[in-house]
Amino acid sequence: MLKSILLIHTGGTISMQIHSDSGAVVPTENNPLTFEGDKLKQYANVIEIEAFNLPSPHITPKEMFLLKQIVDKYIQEQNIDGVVITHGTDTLEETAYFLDLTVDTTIPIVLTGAMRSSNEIGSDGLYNLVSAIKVACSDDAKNKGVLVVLNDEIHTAENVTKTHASNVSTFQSPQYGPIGFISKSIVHFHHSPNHRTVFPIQNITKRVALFKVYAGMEPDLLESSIELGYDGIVLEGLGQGNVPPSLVSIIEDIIKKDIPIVLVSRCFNGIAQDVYGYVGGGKVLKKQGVLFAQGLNGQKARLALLIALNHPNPKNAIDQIFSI
Ligand SMILES: NC(=O)C[C@H](N)C(=O)O
Repeated sequence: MLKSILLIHTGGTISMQIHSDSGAVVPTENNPLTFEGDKLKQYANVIEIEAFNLPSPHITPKEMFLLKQIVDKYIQEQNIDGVVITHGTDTLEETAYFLDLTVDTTIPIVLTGAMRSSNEIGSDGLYNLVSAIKVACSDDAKNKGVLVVLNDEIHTAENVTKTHASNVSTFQSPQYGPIGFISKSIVHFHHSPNHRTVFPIQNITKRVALFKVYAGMEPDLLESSIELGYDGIVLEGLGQGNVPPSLVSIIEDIIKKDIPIVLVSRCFNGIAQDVYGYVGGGKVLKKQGVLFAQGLNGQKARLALLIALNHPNPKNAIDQIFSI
């Protein structure tokens, strides 16, 4: 029997077309994906809705939270077996991780997108959408958290990131790799993600700033983020998790104000850790109370801190998420 899949469109290149005169890739009045129903019905009973039609640089945590609410509502009220979300690729990993941290379900939730719009030669949108539906229908995709499917690969929301500005194989999971693949006839998982924790939140009111640390960085940007009222800060630090000496005293001041600072590495691979004992080194930062994220990239650590701060018990949530 065919499974019931909730298909939610949110916009992005997968829902766009290239304009014949200007050559610009733009959203269209009617989402081209909504005309593909006939091609999808051989794979699943698809319940299709358009949550919004936004290029993904326009997506904010508010839209992510709205999506969470839509998914929660359908899971509670309808007998669905899986969810597929089409999304622009620029912030796809962020929405995927937001849902991974906030939606409490064992049914598959799969995000997909495209690098080429719907009327371009070699368009990958419909192909990726069919792959995502196949994965959402797979029993093996249950209880694996939110997944990202593009270019025949299955990635976890936690590890996947966009690595190339234009190539169709842009989505990769640095140091971990995909957890499965899709071929003509099968959906195959060769790894399983570790246990995940879900954090129920009721709204998003806090603000978290993200800074990439660089050689010679001065403390003024961090100072102003506190004056501007940010509730938390994520630093993409150097190497294994270090910052220039110029930032040490502002970091101390911020932590004294009870504003959490999370440190990740700005390196593409590896994990920020408390290794170095020199001024600005991770060992010293950890003693000062800086939190370390377990291999998350900056944009995901920012979402994790945002969700923790919006949790009814932020201290507890922070302890659980940033526990190394
Ligand atoms: N390939 C894409 O979807 C990129 C587009 N700028 C978006 O994220 O909406």
